[in-house]
Amino acid sequence: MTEERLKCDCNNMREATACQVSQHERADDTSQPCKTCTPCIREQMGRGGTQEVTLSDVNSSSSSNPSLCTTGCANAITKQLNNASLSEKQLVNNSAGDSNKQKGNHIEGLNETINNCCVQKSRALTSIPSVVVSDTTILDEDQPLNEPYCLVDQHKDCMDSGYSTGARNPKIQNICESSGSLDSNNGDILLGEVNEHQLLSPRRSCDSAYSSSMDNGGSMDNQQDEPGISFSVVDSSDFSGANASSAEESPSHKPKITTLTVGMLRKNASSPFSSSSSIASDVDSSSRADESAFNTLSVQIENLPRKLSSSSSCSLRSSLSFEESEEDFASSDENPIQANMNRRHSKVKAQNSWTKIRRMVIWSPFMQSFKKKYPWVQLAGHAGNFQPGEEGCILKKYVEREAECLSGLTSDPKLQDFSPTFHGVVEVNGEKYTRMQDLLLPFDCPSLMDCKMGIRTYLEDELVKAKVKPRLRQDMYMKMVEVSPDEPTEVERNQSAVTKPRYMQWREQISSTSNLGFRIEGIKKSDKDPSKDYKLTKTQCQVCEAFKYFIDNNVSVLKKYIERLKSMCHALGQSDFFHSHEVIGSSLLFVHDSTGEANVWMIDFGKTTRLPSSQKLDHRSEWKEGNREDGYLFGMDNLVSLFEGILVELQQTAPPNDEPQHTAPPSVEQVNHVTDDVTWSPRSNRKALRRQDARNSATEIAVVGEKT
Ligand SMILES: O=P(O)(O)O[C@H]1[C@H](O)[C@@H](OP(=O)(O)O)[C@H](OP(=O)(O)O)[C@@H](OP(=O)(O)O)[C@H]1O
Ligand SMILES: Nc1ncnc2c1ncn2[C@@H]1O[C@H](COP(=O)(O)OP(=O)(O)O)[C@@H](O)[C@H]1O
Repeated sequence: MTEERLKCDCNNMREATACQVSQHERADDTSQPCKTCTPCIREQMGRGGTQEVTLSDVNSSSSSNPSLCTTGCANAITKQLNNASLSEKQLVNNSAGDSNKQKGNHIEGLNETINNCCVQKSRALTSIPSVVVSDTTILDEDQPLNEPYCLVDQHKDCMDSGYSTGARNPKIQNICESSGSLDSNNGDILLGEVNEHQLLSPRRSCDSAYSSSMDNGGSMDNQQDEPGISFSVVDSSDFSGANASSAEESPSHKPKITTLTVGMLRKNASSPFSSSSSIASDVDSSSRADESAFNTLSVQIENLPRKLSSSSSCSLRSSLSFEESEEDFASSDENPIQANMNRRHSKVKAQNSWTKIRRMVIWSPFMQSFKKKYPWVQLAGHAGNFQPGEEGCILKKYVEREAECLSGLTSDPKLQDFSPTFHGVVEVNGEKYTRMQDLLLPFDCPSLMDCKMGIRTYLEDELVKAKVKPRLRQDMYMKMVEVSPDEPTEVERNQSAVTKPRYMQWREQISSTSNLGFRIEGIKKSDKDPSKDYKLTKTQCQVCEAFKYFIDNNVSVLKKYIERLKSMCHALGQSDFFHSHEVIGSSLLFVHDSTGEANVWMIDFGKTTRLPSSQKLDHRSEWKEGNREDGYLFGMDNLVSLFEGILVELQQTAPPNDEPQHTAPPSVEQVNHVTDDVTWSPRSNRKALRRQDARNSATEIAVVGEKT
C-alpha cells in the first residue's frame, strides 16, 4: 500500500493522518511501526477496532493481513491510534463489533458530519463524548443512564436543526494510567477526561477546532488552545475470545458487552474538571498522555496472549460471562487473594470513575448546551419556505416587503422586541433568503400557536387585480369544497375554480377572522403533532376551548401571554412604523414550554405594505375598500379579552397552584363544527353567533367588539 493509496482512502482529516503515518514510515524510529506494518496498521484502522489490530496482527499468523513483527510495532500501533485524527478515532472506537457495512456507514456518516461542520459553521459537534456515552448507555444494563443517551440524541437533533451544540471535541487523547479497568470486565472500557474549559464553551463554532486540527496535521493532541473533552473507548469485547453463538446458548449470560468499565483518568488535575489553566500550561502533558496511553494499550496487548490462549479464535464476538472474562484476564502469576483484591479494587475504581463521569455528563454546562434541543417546527405558511440558519437564526425565502418590514421593526425601539430580529439577506444556492432570529431557540420542546391577525387577509391590490383580470384558482376551489362542499356557486362549480379573494373571504367568514379579527392557523403542543385543523374555529367559545387546550389551563403561562399581548398592544399603538403600514396576513406566534417560559411575537410580513406618507391606519376601524384598514389591533383587543376571560374562569375553578391541568383537545364539535343554525353570511350571523356561544359556554367572555 503506497502513500498515494493511503491518501486516496482518506477524507481530509484522514489524509492528514496518512501523511503522518508516512512520515513515521520515513523516520528511523523504533517506536514507530516498521514499513511493513504501517500499511497494515492503516488498513486495520480503516476497518476499525483497536483490538482487531492487536489481535489479528500480533497474534494471528494465519491472518490474511500482514503480521506485525514485534511488540514494538504493536506499541507503535497504539501510538498511531493515539495520534489518529478525530475521524479515525471515532471510526476505530465505534466500528468494533459492527459489520463492515456499518463501518462503512460510520465512515460515511462521519465524513458527512465533518463536511457539515465545514460548510455550516455553526454545526458544532462533540463527537467523541456522544459516541462514548451512546455506547455506554445502550450497552450498559447495570447502569442504565438515559441522560447520556439524550446527549447523543440531542447531538443528532442539534445537527439536524443546525444548532451549535457545543465545541467540537478538539482533542483525541487517550489518557490512560493503568490497565486496572481492563481486567474486571469484558465490556467496553472508557477512558477519558472532561475538562471544564471546554465544557464552558457551549456554542463555539466547530470550524475553528476543525481547522486547527487540520493545521495540526490531523492530530489533535497538541492543541493546547483547544483543551477539550477527551474520551476514548476501547472495545474489549473481542478480547474475551468466545464466539457469538454462546450468548444465545446461555441466556443467563449478559448480552455482549453488558458491563462498562469506566476509567476516568486525570492528567494533572485532582478534579475531573481540569481547570483551563492546567490545560493551558500542560504543554508536556499530551506527550505524557501519549505515553500513558501507550502503556495502557501495551498492557492490553500483553494481556492478550493469556486471554487468547483459552480461545482458538480471537476475532469472534464476545459472549463470555463476566466471571469467565475476569478469570481470563487475571494474571496466572498472581495469588488468588491478591487477584481478587485487585479485581475488586478495579471494580470500585471503575465505579467511582463512572460516577464521576456520569456526574460530569449530567451536570456540566456542556450538557446544558445540548439541552437546547427541539425539532424546529413550521406551524403554518408555505411549505419549503424555511431553512435552518446559523447561530440561532432561520432563513426564510426572501420577499422584499418582508425584509424591509423586519428591518424597519428591528430598528424601531418600540417594536424591536416584538418581532424576530432581522439579520440581513443572504444567498444560498443562488436563492435569496431573509435571515432572522429563530424564536424557538430559548425553548425546550415548545408548544406553539399561530394566530393570523386582522379582519382581512388579502391585499386591496389583490382585490383590484382580481376584478380587472380574474385569475381562477383550482387549488383554492379544491380546498374550499374539502371543507364546505356546498359553498361554491354554480358558476364556480362549473369552472371548478374560484378567485383568490373569493377563497380568502370565504376563509375569513368560516373562521374567527371575520368576527374576532384573528384566527387560529395552527397549534402544536410540545408532545403532539402540529394541527391546522382550526379552519372552522369561529365562535368565542370554540376559540377559547382551543386556547385552553393550547395552554393546558396553565395560569402562569396564560398570565405571561396576557402581559406580553398588552405591552405589545401598547407599543404598537405608539409606533409610527405600525401606523404607517397595512399589515395583512401577519401572525402572532405564541410559544411556551414546560419550564413556564412563554412569549409572543409578530411574524410573517410578506404582505405588510408601507402606506403613502399622507395615510395612517388606526388598525381598529372597520375596513371599507380603499381605506386599507386591517383590523390588527381590533384582533389584539379581542385576543386579550378572551385570554383575560379564560384567566378569570381558570382562577375561579382551578386549584391554587399553577400546575398545568392537562386538557383534552377540544372536541370536533367544539372546534370544527359551525352549528346548523348559523349561516355564515357576512351580514346576519351576529345573533346566531351569540346564541351558539350561549349554548356552548356558560361563561360568555366579553369581547371588545365583534364583526359580522
Ligand atoms: O391557509 P390556506 O387556506 O391554505 O390559504 C392560503 C393562506 O391564506 C396563505 O396565507 P399565509 O401565507 O399568510 O398563510 C396564502 O398565501 P399568501 O400569503 O401568499 O396570500 C395562500 O395564497 P396563495 O399563496 O396564493 O396560495 C392561501 O392559499
Ligand atoms: N422567526 C421565526 N422563528 C421561529 N419560527 C418561525 C419564525 N417565523 C416563522 N416561523 C414558523 O413558520 C411558520 C410560518 O411562518 P410564516 O412567516 O407565516 O410563513 P409564510 O410566509 O410561509 O406564511 C410559523 O407558523 C412558525 O411556526
